[in-house]
Amino acid sequence: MANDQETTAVSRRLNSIKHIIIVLSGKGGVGKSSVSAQLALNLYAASPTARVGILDVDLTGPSIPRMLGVDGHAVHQSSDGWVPVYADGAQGRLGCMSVGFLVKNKGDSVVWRGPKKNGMIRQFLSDVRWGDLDYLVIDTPPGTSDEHLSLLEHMSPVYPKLSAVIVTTPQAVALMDVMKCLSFTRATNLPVLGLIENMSGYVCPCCGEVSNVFSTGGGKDMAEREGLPFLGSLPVDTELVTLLDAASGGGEDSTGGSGAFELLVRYEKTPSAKLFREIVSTLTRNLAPDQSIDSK
Ligand SMILES: Nc1ncnc2c1ncn2[C@@H]1O[C@H](COP(=O)(O)OP(=O)(O)OP(=O)(O)O)[C@@H](O)[C@H]1O
Ligand code: SF4
Repeated sequence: MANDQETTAVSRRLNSIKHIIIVLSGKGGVGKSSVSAQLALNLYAASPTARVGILDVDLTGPSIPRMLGVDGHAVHQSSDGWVPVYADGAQGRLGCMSVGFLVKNKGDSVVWRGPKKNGMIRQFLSDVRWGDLDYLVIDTPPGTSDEHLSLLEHMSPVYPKLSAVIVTTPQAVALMDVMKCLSFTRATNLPVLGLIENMSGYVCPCCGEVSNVFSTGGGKDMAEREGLPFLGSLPVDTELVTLLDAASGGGEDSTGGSGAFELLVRYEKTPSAKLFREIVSTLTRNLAPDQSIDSK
């Protein structure tokens, strides 16, 4: 249980954030981190004044710094806590914090037991100097584990600001795991903004046509059945993968890493970007003023 001092420290930090969106998935590898990164980029791009943060609490597999092109940057400790790493060219409007910045070598894995993970999450919530933010996007590990519980427990003072987005692929096995996410959100009274079906169909790299080579539409059907808003489908998009890899300086067409502005210009040209803009516009409509969407 969090003590009073910890609770006060978390509220002090998070009170200056308007909306906190937690990205969940029942299964690993469905694209939760790429959806989190795209969500942060789109919220940042949606208005010239929007201030956005992204917190990566996927402690054993942090991939957000790589996707935002800030991999390898160092986190500075100021007298008032950790300063987030700001994406180059984003004029301090797109900040990121991840355990990926704290491990010595890129590729080192973090092998921690529950209490240490819990302590790290609490520190992320109480010690990062986000300042005023419109949105904080939180990328979580797959499934619903100790990390999720400690996240919610520590954020209890700011619970009304929280909501979740669930990412799935259309396959039956992934959809079954969405039900576990829903049990979790219902048991913890976490409002669900909606479901995103990722890797639904395939964008042909030659002509841009979307073909439904795999099953598709399962996410939409499930959302309807469960009374959840369906936020949209994203196809398998090879341009997106190339872009997110290149952002870290690791892709074939890499220019040694790109800033947020360059990343955004290139992202805007991908087939995913247009679809994601629609997702963000539905999602932001659902956010205010009452976040209680999933009332089951
Ligand atoms: N729509 C998409 N089109 C093409 N590739 C995608 C798409 N979404 C995700 N990917 C790719 O699939 C891989 C897994 O994606 P990602 O890391 O976002 O998944 P995850 O659910 O966060 O995984 P983990 O379980 O490791 O947390 C990445 O290489 C990513 O670039
Ligand atoms: S989608 Fe169009 S370009 Fe792509 S393989 Fe089919 S016909 Fe060819």
